[in-house]
Amino acid sequence: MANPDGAAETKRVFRGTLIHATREEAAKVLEDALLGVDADGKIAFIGEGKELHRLSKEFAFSPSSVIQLEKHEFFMPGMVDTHIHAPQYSYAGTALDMPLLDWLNTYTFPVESRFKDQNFAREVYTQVVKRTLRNGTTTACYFATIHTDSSLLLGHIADKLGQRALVGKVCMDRNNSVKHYKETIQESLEETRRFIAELLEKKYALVKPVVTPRFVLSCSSTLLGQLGQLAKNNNLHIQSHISENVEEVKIVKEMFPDSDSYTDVYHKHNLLTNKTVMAHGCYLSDEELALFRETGASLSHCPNSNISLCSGLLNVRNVLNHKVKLGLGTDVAGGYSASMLDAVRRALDTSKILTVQDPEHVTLTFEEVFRLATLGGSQALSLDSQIGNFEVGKDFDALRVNVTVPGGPIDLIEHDKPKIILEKFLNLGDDRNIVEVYVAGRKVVPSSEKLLY
Ligand SMILES: O=c1[nH]c(=O)c2nc[nH]c2[nH]1
Ligand SMILES: [Zn+2]
Repeated sequence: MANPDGAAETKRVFRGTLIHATREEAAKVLEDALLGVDADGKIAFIGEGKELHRLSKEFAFSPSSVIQLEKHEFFMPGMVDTHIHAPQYSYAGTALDMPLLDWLNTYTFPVESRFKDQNFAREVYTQVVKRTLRNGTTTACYFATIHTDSSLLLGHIADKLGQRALVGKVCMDRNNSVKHYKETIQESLEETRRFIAELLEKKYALVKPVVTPRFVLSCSSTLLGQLGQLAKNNNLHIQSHISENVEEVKIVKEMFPDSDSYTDVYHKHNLLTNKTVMAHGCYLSDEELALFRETGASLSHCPNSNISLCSGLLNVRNVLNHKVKLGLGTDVAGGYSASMLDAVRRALDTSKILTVQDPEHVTLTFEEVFRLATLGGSQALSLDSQIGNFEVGKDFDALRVNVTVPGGPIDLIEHDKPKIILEKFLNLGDDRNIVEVYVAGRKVVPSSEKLLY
């Protein structure tokens, strides 16, 4: 099936409803659409059902090979989790009874220190990648731990199971609560360089490293500066946390009295770039948001974690008004759910709470939050030239959703329109409704992949 213009051959063609976000429309519906995926996993064409004859000639496929979606099915872009801690999946759903700094010392650091053990890491990392894929996370931006080899293992597992991922070996040279869970500056830099070099050497198509200073309180100024330089010299992604909790913000101010703000601390260490994603940002001022906008850095909104650890409420409307890139994050395990559908619901809840507090606040719509979970996330990770919505030339990262799956959580009463079906899925659906998941054209759910080490 060679293509007339020499492009990759058409591998799969689907016909049915597509729902995706564009710059102009938060949830655009295309009914009776045709979507072709080429052998490289890219979207080769998007057309209308009535163009079947012409498209089948132009893209050299047989009309009888077209895969027809069922009546209550649709394709949506895969969801992008812009902030998740893979090792913390081991205690997800527990330990939510303390504010951030106590929570880190009491639960998080002791658990993360166990990931020196690669057998433990393999077990947990396999679970978290499988679970998130099954729940529709086609791209994840992961924090691992300070352990280089276990962090490399997370990259290997994501690659094997077919998830697109940014993986960060955590850097921290300050921590007084758990004895062995910190590095010297030299170890942190050497191991980060080794992690980046070894991960890149694997030449995984979809898995890349991300420079990961944990947050200002866990890193010396020297380490922050060197990591900023390292990211700059190698044009790498950067991730960290910012302005999540009042106590944290206060301590940062005391540590850096000469900096204008928390954001300024990262900026002065070269850590705010257009490939930076910062989690939380609940307490950022308008001036700080302006600095995000100027540098092209983005925010990951993690509403479950913000509520579960009583950290704060991010005003997403204000962030969007400042034209700062923003995606959603589960922030497992400060957030108790690994599902991006939960992040969608908690983002809507948070926005509604802000409206209760201030009736002038313009509540986010479900369509806007759908955009944040897909296109917004891809923009936040600077991957929007490759993923985020259905555009010719982008990778086919997609969820086949069936809202009437037998035994599923949704009842349809009448002939609901696609927008209503999307709204029901976002508010009521779960992994039973996500009948297939594709990443770069590869069907990863259901998967026959067996993990061999
Ligand atoms: O929600 C959070 N989870 C973490 O693991 C963390 N580390 C620093 N700051 C953090 N916030
Ligand atoms: Zn986090």
